[in-house]
Amino acid sequence: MTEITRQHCKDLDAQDPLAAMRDAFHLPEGVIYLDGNSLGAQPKGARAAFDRTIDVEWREDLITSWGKAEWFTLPERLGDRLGRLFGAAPGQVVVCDTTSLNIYKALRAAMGLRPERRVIVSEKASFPTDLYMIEGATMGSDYETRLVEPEGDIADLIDADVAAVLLSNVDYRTGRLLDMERITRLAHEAGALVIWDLCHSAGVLPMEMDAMGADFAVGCTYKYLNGGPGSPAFIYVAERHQAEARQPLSGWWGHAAPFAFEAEFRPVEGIRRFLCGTQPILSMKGVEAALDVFEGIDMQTVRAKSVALCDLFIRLVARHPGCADLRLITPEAAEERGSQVSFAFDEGYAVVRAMIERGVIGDFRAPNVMRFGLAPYYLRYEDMFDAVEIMAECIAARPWEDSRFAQMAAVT
Ligand SMILES: Cc1ncc(COP(=O)(O)O)c(C=O)c1O
Ligand SMILES: Nc1ccccc1C(=O)C[C@H](N)C(=O)O
Repeated sequence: MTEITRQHCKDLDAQDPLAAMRDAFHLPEGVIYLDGNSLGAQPKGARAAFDRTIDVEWREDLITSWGKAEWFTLPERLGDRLGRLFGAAPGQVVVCDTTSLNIYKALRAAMGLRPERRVIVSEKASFPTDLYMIEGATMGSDYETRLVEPEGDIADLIDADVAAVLLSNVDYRTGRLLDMERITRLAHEAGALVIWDLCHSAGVLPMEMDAMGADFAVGCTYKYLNGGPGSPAFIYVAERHQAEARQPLSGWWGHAAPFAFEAEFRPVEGIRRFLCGTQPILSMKGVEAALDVFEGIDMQTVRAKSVALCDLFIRLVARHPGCADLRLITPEAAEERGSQVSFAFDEGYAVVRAMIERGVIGDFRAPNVMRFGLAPYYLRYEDMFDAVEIMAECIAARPWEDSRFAQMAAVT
């Protein structure tokens, strides 16, 4: 195997068309941040956006800002900008609530569009909140949930009884990427609707939701979109479903005339019917600042760098004798993975903790997964080289024998 040198990595950085994007982020000195799939780095524009909202819009303009600063329309204005990143034409996305809540809304809307069907299909390995929300959305009813096993084919579970299929296109543990077009087509052939959870792909993977004929999608904005801790999520509802689709969290922000204060709920036309109540404007401003960074950025260029970073990381680990005990669980083929690289290693938790102490921040997912989310906007090829060197040094130090790492933290 040919040697990959640090200089080779630096040469790649020198030719990187996205190199300037790194300047749009605060990156702490001495840190290599490989956890962009849990909480993205802070865009430099975030502080100015928050300051403006606090110092002017809130402090000076008070309630008038709902109109003057257009707070009221922020969910759909941000939604339209976000939609561009995954191939959704304007009028189909709102930024609001949490992914979990939006899953609930989408599920119930899909169930309502297929009232004669009683089956929800998902994956056993789904991020648990997706499964928990299916439980909640079907609570007290006669719905059946069919879960595909990790090695199974979702196609085998989809038939004429299925109302909705809820899937993450990128698996949060392994990074495996599903064939969204194929699954959407199969579901549609069976008359079912699909809800895509884009938490691990929005902002990093080029997608064509409209062209694919997608029905619903949800996702968060705090990972690869860099909106900040707990920044609001989003929901996409294809325009063709909007008139018929009803969601059960029928709060006044989804009403046709919220300031008429009518006693009965009448959903507004369009995507705003997927709103519930007043949105967290300060948090939304973090999303706005984050979307500014993506202005003029081509998602294909983002994907090309994401693939190259992941390839390099995988190759560096594979050739390093100090990493020989790690088992790659992310697909090696670029077209089968998102923007992360994961390894199974029984002592992975202690290694991840030791790496964090050395400034290389990844995370750990039970039972034994060391996970590295590679955000192409602020990571360099050089960082891949240094991270793998530090990882090998950490493994060599046998941190699992260190009592400091014996207890698992509340958030891993
Ligand atoms: C695939 C997936 N879905 C949903 C969530 C949870 O979303 P929220 O906490 O915003 O409800 C996450 C991560 O937090 C996730 O990775
Ligand atoms: N929202 C969080 C809050 C605290 C810690 C992690 C998260 C994550 O988002 C985890 C992520 N969903 C994951 O794929 O593991």
